[in-house]
Amino acid sequence: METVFTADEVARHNSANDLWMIMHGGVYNLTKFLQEHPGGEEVLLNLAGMDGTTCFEEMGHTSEAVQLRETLKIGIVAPSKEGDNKRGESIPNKAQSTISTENLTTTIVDDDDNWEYQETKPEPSNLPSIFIGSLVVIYAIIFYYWFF
Ligand code: HEM
Repeated sequence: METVFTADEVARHNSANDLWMIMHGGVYNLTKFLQEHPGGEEVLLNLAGMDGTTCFEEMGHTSEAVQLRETLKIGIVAPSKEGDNKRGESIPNKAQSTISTENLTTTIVDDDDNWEYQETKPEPSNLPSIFIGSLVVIYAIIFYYWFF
């Protein structure tokens, strides 16, 4: 039987010395993991005590990361009182989820911009210079045989 925490209780563990996070309805204690996170402490601190499901998924974590996450699970979050959450999945507070999405969008959009810029950059064609070079060589051969 898993321990059930309310979202309010999770929200109280929101510092670097005591950091809990909700993901996919599970409650995870990331206090010890914080400094080991390959994605840095900042992203986890930004979502301390909140629901990090969107960020976790959109960052495209590997299955190893998911397995590691499960070793840090301490329980599940109680369904929200609104009654629109029957499967026990946590629904992030709107303001909090906006914060996480904003952080995420900034990172992703920057990467995408770079990627698109490189992708749409036209490749300079070598054909004209190869053609002109060949003509020069042909004329040079003709001149050589003509005059010598
Ligand atoms: C228990 C929770 C978490 C675990 C165990 C975890 C684990 C990892 C691991 C192992 C990596 C290296 C890449 C990989 O193997 O996927 C990683 C990268 C990363 N994680 Fe997490 N992570 C967690 C939560 C989060 C959350 C909630 C966020 C967003 C707020 C996040 C953002 C990132 C970012 C930005 C990277 C770097 C991605 C890159 O460099 O391409 N992680 N994480």
